[in-house]
Amino acid sequence: MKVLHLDQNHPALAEGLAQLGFENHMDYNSSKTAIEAKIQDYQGLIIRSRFPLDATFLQKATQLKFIGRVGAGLENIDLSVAKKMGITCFNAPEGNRNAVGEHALGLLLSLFNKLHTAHVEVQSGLWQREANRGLEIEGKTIGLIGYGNMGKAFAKVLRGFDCEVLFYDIKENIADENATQVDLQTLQENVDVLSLHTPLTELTEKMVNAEFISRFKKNFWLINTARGKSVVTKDLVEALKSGKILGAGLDVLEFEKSSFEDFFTQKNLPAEFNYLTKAKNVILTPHIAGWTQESNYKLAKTIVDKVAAHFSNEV
Ligand SMILES: O=C(O)[C@H](O)COP(=O)(O)O
Repeated sequence: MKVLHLDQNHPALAEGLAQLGFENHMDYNSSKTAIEAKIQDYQGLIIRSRFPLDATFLQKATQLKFIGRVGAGLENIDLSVAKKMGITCFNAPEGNRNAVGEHALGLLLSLFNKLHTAHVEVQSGLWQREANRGLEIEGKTIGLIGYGNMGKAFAKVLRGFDCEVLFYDIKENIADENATQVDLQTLQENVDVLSLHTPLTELTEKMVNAEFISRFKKNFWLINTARGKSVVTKDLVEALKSGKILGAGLDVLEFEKSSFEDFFTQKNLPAEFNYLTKAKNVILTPHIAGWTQESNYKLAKTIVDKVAAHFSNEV
């Protein structure tokens, strides 16, 4: 079987597929249209998030048997069309969940301890101690929305901080030693910190909007390492201005445009973005929560293992 790789990944991915008997072909640069023109020749496709695999694209992939999405989010693949065409889709949240959990913790620690601003102040000769008095995680209530791979990984790294971790998930009865499942209202009425760990779906798109924010009893901190489109940025900015949201650590932005086609460029950004880049209680990172040296390998290995399990004896 011939596999086309659309994004560069850890070499263990191509090596692992080769060992399973697949023939690897790399094309990291051709346009979507150019890939569409040749996709009918391939039985396997490896993609991160370079462009969406929509119905038009998939309908041309007449021989495709599998898609390996080297990452967690599957919103760039039209899964219902893939299913109808008998294409199996593998993602690999097991490969970058730990990275995301640690990054979420990093954002929270930085926000609470003002690391991002204190560092810049000291670099510029300012030695401000009282202004940089921090907060501790101990004793706080952290609320996670979404308790899959990423939410669980964040709860795991929060062990040892003596904080309470609550989570809300549409799936019921999830038992886990690191956190307590609650309904959304209970979460909104109790947390000091809200961290998002949901995929982008109809339910989660624009989930954090003015109405949602108003239901929180306390002023709270927001961490988003999930999807930018789950937060309405102008409502977030209003809440930051009013103090309802005390600060935000954002690895993902609503303005990553399609996220998958033309990564955001400054000239296309709406005005709210300027507020986020200047506010001292906001930390922005460029969608790197899942990008560690280690996750690069683990993502590759996860995809190889899933492909191997699926095709054992078939290749
Ligand atoms: O879904 C994921 O795993 C992360 O958002 C990273 O996705 P990427 O392939 O765009 O880096």
